[in-house]
Amino acid sequence: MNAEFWLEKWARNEIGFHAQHPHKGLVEHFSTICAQPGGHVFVPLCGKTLDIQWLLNKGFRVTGVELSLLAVEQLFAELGVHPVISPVSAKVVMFEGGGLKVFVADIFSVSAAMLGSVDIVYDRAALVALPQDIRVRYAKHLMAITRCATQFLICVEYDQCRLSGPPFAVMAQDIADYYAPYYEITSIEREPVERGIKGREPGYEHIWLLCPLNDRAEK
Ligand SMILES: C[S@@+](CC[C@H](N)C(=O)[O-])C[C@H]1O[C@@H](n2cnc3c(N)ncnc32)[C@H](O)[C@@H]1O
Repeated sequence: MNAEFWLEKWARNEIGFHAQHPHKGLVEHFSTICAQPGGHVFVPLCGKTLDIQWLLNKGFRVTGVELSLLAVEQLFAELGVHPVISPVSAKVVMFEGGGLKVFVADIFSVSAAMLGSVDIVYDRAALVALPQDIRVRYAKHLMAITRCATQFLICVEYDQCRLSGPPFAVMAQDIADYYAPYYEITSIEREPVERGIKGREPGYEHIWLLCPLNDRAEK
């Protein structure tokens, strides 16, 4: 999945991953687990998810990263916020307004210094959007730029042999491979996906909480 793949998806409005309501797991569990009003939530690969609006309404500060300029323009328009737009580096432009910052960039061009201190990562449809080889790199980069912040992670599980991603199946063992040396990993909820993955293949949505094992440090 290269950048072109995603930019074309947005250009053609083929955004089946975009939900019309905030994620049920976010609404049910996030405030209990992450009860830190005013805390800073990082949403990698954010698209224009309504989860951001929900987080802002709950009083969190939110920073997202998204490749597609179109997605970010739509996100701010749908929030009714006129962003201030400023270049951050040769490869990163920042949209800012209404308690929300979004870097229009490849996540691998975003640094810890750009993000500042992060309290919690909300990863829905980000890790699972990436193929296996990039996932390993993404997991390491995410830990580095958030200094191993706690993660609220939503993955999908299904038989990868029967369907190609995205979304890719990310199983419990994969999460252990990426994160177990650095986090205590707790399963919060695992539920069958209504109508199946891509409307065809039976699968589960699995919500995980990742709490850093040691003092947070760059990986
Ligand atoms: C499956 S969508 C999920 C969007 C959002 N998290 C949601 O729940 O609706 C993945 C998003 O990640 C963006 N994306 C893919 N690769 C990226 C990268 N390397 N850096 C930043 N954004 C990326 C895509 O443009 C797309 O909007």
